[in-house]
Amino acid sequence: MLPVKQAESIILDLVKPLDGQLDTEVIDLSSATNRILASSVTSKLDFPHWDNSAMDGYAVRYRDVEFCNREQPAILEIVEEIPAGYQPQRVIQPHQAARILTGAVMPEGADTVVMQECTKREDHRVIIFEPPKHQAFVRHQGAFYRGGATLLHPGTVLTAPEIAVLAAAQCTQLTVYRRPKVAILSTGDELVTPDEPLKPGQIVDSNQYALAAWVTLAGGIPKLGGIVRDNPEVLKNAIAQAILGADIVLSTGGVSVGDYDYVDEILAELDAEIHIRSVAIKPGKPLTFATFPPSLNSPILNSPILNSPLNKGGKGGSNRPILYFGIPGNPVSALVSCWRFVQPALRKLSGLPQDKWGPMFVNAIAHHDLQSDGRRESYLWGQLRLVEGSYQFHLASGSQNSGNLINLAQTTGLALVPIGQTLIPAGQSVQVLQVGCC
Ligand SMILES: Nc1nc2c(c(=O)[nH]1)N[C@H]1C(S)=C(S)[C@@H](COP(=O)(O)OP(=O)(O)OC[C@H]3O[C@@H](n4cnc5c(N)ncnc54)[C@H](O)[C@@H]3O)O[C@H]1N2
Ligand code: MOO
Ligand SMILES: [Mg+2]
Repeated sequence: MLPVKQAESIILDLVKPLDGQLDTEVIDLSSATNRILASSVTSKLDFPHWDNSAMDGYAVRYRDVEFCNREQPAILEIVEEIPAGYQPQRVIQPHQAARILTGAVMPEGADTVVMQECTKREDHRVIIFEPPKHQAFVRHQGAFYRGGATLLHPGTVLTAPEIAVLAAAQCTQLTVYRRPKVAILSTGDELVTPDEPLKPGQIVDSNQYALAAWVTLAGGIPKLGGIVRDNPEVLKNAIAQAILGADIVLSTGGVSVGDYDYVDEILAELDAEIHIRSVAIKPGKPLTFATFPPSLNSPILNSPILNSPLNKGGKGGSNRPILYFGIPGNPVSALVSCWRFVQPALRKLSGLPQDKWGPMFVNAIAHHDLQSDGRRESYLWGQLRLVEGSYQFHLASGSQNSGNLINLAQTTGLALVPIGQTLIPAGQSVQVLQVGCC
């Protein structure tokens, strides 16, 4: 069994990120939420676009007001009113002022704004009783951003603030990484779909739906391969088909030591290179990780058993190894394997910078005693809660059994009990893997 950290490094080292030229698409800003920028974005615009007022008040020449006071106020003639969106027509001459509203363009000749609270208006005159700071409340053109500079860098995830910046900068067409394609297979003779009646001995294939949801939330495109029966030939074809056009293949079940656990041998028959067969993790021990050569030169993808577009002179595949995760069937093991191993791989593949790959651990205080048998690095599931500014980890109620899907609901953290440790007492600090929000 490989140590968890070593398994993680083996996997990440074999992930070749999407190509910033080939694996991109140009999309409209309106559909860019949660996408990842593949190239830098610049704008021709300066921010602010022009000198403008930060306050409702009067635009003045500093030298007309710099020595005013209660006894000798400055009295200026108001020559123009400038609301936001209006282009000033007058140049401010000595002893003149313009009424100006927040966001409005500063008139030529003026260099300072006096807030209206510090003035008294009398018809077309304004009386100023205390000197403002020089250039007070003026937002100068280009002070926030100079046109032509890099606005956003590749690898940036486009969430609300980034979308705001792009809209303001009139960047409406964006080059983003395409979303990774993740094929999902559930293996097992015992499986039925959620809408089929259960016969004795059967269970519902929950993994397919769980992994599809997880892939979607993680920014990938799930490609559902359905249920594959525990039959070597059937499984071989299903895996060969799943690889077509996929960046990652996730199969669940059939990777342990049972008589019908065929995944590893089928992968070997398909010339996959198997890098990991089991990991010292609980749950999730029998994880298999393999790679197929880039589809351009993969024997399986160019073999006659597949009506692969590749061997009909179809559009060339990628020049990147296809990642295969043979995930344990136990439903908790399946998701823990995704959260702990597949997620960093998918995030690296997606074009994110290294500090975003994860896994993301936080320090928390154990709210309950956390127990394990100490033989494998154990991940106990439960809720990560922010209490008065620090994290607490609350163990899910019910049994920490990798077949117990029921108390996995609402999991937001996996508490790590290291190998060799059998107890982290309540009140002690514990490393918690953040999950639930991809
Ligand atoms: N003698 C041993 N037996 C087992 C070992 C071992 O080391 N020695 N490993 C155990 C561990 S740990 C795990 S994890 C499981 C994983 O086994 P498989 O990956 O081969 O999974 P299956 O046998 O196919 O199924 C296990 C379990 O999960 C249920 N399952 C399977 N697929 C789904 C699905 N799509 N949705 C919901 N539930 C699913 C299946 O019914 C089984 O109950 O092996 C242990 N055994
Ligand atoms: O690896 Mo396990 O412990 O049943 O998931
Ligand atoms: Mg099995």
